[in-house]
Amino acid sequence: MRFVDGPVRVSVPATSANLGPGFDALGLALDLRDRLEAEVLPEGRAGVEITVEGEGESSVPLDETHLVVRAMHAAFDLLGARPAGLRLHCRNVVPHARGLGSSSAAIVGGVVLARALVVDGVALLDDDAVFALVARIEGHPDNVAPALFGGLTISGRDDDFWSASAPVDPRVGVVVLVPPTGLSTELARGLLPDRVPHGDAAANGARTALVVAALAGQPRWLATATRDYLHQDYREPAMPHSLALVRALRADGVAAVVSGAGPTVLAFTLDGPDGEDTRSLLARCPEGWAGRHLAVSTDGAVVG
Ligand SMILES: Nc1ncnc2c1ncn2[C@@H]1O[C@H](COP(=O)(O)OP(=O)(O)OP(=O)(O)O)[C@@H](O)[C@H]1O
Ligand SMILES: N[C@@H](CCO)C(=O)O
Repeated sequence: MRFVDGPVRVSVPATSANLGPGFDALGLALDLRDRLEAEVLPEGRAGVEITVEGEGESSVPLDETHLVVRAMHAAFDLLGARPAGLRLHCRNVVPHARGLGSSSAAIVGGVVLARALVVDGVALLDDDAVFALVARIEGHPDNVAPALFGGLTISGRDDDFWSASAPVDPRVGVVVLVPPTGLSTELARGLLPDRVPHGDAAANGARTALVVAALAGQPRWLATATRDYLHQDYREPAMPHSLALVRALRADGVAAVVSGAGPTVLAFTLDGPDGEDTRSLLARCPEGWAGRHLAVSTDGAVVG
């Protein structure tokens, strides 16, 4: 195995998981990208040299425990060898611990970077192998799948993780309303019950299928489709303001959900960044929160 000379660059999209009822299954890539650059250090220079600008610059570790580096090392181990020395530069815009897939972007970015640093890396580690690795590192597949493949993905796990892509009507975009403080996915998952009523599971099953049909070209169903019975209400104690906002928007007929494990609120919109619906959703952004329109990203992780 040989490493390429010089730096390689990868960009990876933010993602929103669940989309209401599709807990741990549905994921959508959004047009907001972390940009990573890495190179193998020349012989004689060992260890990792990490610089971070933007999100996480004052909080993420700058050693081998950095999530991107951990993912790179996992990929190098599969590919055959770790380089002695690595330089990594991260320009991060995906907010951390807000439900917009920052950890998946870091993991997918790291694995795809490592593969790009190896001569013939794609032949040694194809996209299916990358997906298996990133899903294993993240522990659930719903964010890593769209971060890797782009667009809308439906993912799950039997013995192995699997993921299928589904079409998205080009009119569909989202408004995200991002609170100033985060919530770790681990904490939000700890609030979920071991068992749920059969009726709730059945209601969610129908709506998960309806989300896929609505996003594919029947957006009039989005508000009905995005109602969730399996996770959002259970998580209310950790994000009461987000749940209150989701309920208020839904009462007005808006297809609003908690994005991922929260606390960001996501609402679907069809009229683009400057449309009236988008403007009225942005006007509902609470003080101190950050609101923005994002297009769906048809691309996942991109090298170059
Ligand atoms: N680019 C990054 N570089 C290094 N560490 C990161 C990066 N992005 C995320 N992390 C780590 O992952 C944590 C956030 O992961 P977490 O799973 O809690 O939330 P999320 O991925 O932003 O949201 P969600 O999974 O709900 O979409 C951060 O606090 C940080 O420790
Ligand atoms: N499906 C996951 C997404 C966040 O990583 C959850 O809701 O916990």
